[in-house]
Amino acid sequence: MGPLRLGTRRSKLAMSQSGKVADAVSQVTGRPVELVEITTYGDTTREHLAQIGGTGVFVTALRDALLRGEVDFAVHSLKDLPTTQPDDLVLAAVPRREDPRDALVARDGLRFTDLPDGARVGTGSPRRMAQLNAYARGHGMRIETVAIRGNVDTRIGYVRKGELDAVVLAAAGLSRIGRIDEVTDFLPVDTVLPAPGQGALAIECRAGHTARDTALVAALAGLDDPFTRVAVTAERSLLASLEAGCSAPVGALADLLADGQIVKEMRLRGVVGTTDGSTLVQLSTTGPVPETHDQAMALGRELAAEMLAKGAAGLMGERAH
Ligand SMILES: NCc1[nH]cc(CCC(=O)O)c1CC(=O)O
Repeated sequence: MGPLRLGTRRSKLAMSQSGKVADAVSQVTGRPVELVEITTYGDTTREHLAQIGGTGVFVTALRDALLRGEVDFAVHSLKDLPTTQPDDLVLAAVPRREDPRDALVARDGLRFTDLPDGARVGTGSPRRMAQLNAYARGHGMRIETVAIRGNVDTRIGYVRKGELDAVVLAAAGLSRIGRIDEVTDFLPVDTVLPAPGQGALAIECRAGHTARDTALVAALAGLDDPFTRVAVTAERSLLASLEAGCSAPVGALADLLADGQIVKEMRLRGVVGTTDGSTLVQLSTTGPVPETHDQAMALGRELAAEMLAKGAAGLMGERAH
């Protein structure tokens, strides 16, 4: 048997997370892993992600390579993964999630609440814009959110060149490419709820039509973190039930409420809002930790129904398809 082939995007972030997963997969399978670089539409288009709909732009080419048998598995940032799962593919593992928070990289070491009047804050994400603007409105701050995109180097470059006062990025992404030291403020999730699945990875492979595929799915299960899996399942169920894509202004986070060492319950929080921050629908539900996929899905659906009853649908504007 030759090496396992891991399909990956070429970006620094993708190469770094694929490299780490490759090492872990080598360990659990005892086989060498070879990286196969694949270019996706999201890597080549210059359009804003909110305009192209977001859903799947980084993922489709990797999935096609899997289905054609050119690679054996792929690693995705879970938050980039559409909520619909193709029949012939399976999420074989969701490893333990890293820090799910968004982080600020600002000039002069500034924290978010210390940004000066009129500060220009770059982000391409309607979810971040909605929540940053809502916080500013509620706290007598005046900021201007500026739509940007590009890879992490490009985004931080806007601050280093003095074009923006700050940019907001996922802490996990900065950590994976070795730039976590440049963060000047970790945004509390009470201020900015992260994207569903943020900070988590997904390892996807063919759904086991051959003995080799089945063996790989079974081996990769060793890298799955059951709590992360349940949490992101609830978060993504909320997103799907709101009929929103990854470019919609939807935040969601599931976490455990513990009493000392004893895990008591799981809390799921969700938010949706207008990008100007004038309206936010933010709700939370707490219940027993889901024990099955279906229970986690139900939790997300229930919270989505409550958010829709409070007018969430009207806040999402253009729906991603
Ligand atoms: N949309 C791009 C993207 N997809 C995953 C991450 C970061 C890593 C993660 O959230 O797991 C990023 C960059 C960012 O949002 O700053």
